[in-house]
Amino acid sequence: MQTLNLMLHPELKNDLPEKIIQFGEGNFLRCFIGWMIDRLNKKNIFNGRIVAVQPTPHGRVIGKLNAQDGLYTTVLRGVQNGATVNEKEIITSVSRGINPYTDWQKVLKCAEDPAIEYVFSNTTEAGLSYNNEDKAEMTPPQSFPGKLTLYLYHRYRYYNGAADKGMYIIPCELLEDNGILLKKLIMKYARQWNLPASFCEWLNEHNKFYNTLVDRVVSGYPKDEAEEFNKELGYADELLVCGEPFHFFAIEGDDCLKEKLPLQKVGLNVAVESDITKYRQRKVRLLNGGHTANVPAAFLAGLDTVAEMMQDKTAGRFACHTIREIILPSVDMDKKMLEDFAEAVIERFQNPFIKHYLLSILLNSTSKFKIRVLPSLLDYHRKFGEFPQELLFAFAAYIFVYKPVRVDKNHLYGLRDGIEYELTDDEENIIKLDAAWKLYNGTPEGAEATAAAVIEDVVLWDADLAELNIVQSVGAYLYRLDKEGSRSVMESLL
Ligand SMILES: NC(=O)c1ccc[n+]([C@@H]2O[C@H](COP(=O)([O-])OP(=O)(O)OC[C@H]3O[C@@H](n4cnc5c(N)ncnc54)[C@H](O)[C@@H]3O)[C@@H](O)[C@H]2O)c1
Ligand SMILES: O=P(O)(O)OC[C@@H](O)[C@@H](O)[C@H](O)[C@H](O)CO
Repeated sequence: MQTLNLMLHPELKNDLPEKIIQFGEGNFLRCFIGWMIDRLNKKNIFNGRIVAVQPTPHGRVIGKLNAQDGLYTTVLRGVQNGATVNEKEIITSVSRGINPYTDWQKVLKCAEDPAIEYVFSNTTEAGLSYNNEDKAEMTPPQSFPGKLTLYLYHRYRYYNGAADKGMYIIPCELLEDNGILLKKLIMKYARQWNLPASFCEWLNEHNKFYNTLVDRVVSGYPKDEAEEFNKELGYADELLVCGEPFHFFAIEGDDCLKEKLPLQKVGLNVAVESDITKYRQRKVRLLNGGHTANVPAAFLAGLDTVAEMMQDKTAGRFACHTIREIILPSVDMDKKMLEDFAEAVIERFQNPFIKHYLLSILLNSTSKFKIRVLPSLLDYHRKFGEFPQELLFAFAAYIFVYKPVRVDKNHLYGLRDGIEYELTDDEENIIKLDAAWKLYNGTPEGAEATAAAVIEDVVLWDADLAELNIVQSVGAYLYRLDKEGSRSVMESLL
């Protein structure tokens, strides 16, 4: 089978100028930003391409991307407004990839290109952070903000701080106020590295940092179906990426960006508004919270993907009930907007074509529970004067998946039906969960001690949860999870 590249498909060649530098080359960016820019180009609107930079030394995408001349296939499958969508497309919006660890000068050369005005990124939440060991002399610094600081500093020097050479910087990491955060990190590097004050002024006055919220379920390379895809497409594509048709991109911005990057003009579901808080809140609480509140219990019940969870008589009903009846009413926002979004989320979770593995959603569950579920538990109590049993159970199910048979640094190994599974989380969190489980001796009192050790840890939750008096209830669910199993407890709550 031949590999996808321009030799195989010479008609796909284009010479559009590079206009975007993108830090990240992962599945999500390829199926979201790459796909959107491709949409614009195909309508003759933006007419520019993306240079993708690998964010860490361990990348495996850039080599493949260049071997495929920047081409890759997106497969969008699902049910939208009652109709089945199955869209396969070759994306031609990426010109090339750069490994900055071997070709840092090529990255800096992009900073000299006046046509490259946009920065996009998605380096996971972990990537949008400060690294004390980064130095201005490194080629390149380890962190993404460190790399971007040197990139912008090079542009600033090359153009002598020209006002019209600032950049539009649009990070897509799923963190609140990601644009503001990225700017702060760059400013911190500039100070730490003693870069001139005039550079900071140029950054402030002539560069725009945008806060964003991205939404599309992207399941990545379809390893179980690769053979079938190759046959159907007539080529092998190691970068093929599967996702759902639904997409939503909220950018906290102004009309200037709408005009420069007219994503809405080609029918993309994009909102450029002065405040995107409501979009973020509804997504984090209902969709991401809908995952994090339900996935541990479904996983413990023996299920493996979100679609399986939704199809399951007990877990599916429990997930819908938790989203509609517990999470939704806890959020203070326009009810109709929330209801429409909740129904859309349920339909998206039911997508039979997407294999979204519960284990991949379980990655870093501690911080996800804190940000995505805990606010619903607290707000529900504030509004209705009681804690919802479903979320107390979800708290217990999160603790229960961390019941270790062994741990190894940031990995914890649990046992389900006699088979080991692996969870990844911050090493400090793993140490705490491991220590908490050492208190469990198979009794209700032991389960309560385990629950107390987790719930009353102020550092884990950035809050003192001891005063809520939920330890007894969560401990009781923990005990029942051990003795009865997840399915039985879910059924009793329905
Ligand atoms: N897949 C989805 O459905 C989806 C949807 C919306 C948002 N996201 C977010 O996108 C992120 C990436 O998801 P993906 O599916 O593209 O995964 P992926 O594994 O395909 O890509 C991960 C990317 O992040 C980079 N990265 C990983 N750790 C890093 C670190 N410590 N510092 C810098 N860069 C780092 C990798 O090099 C790679 O470019 C996730 O954090 C997720 O929250 C994913
Ligand atoms: O990607 P994560 O690991 O941050 O969270 C898991 C899912 O909740 C997430 O991937 C959603 O499917 C996605 O955020 C939808 O836009």
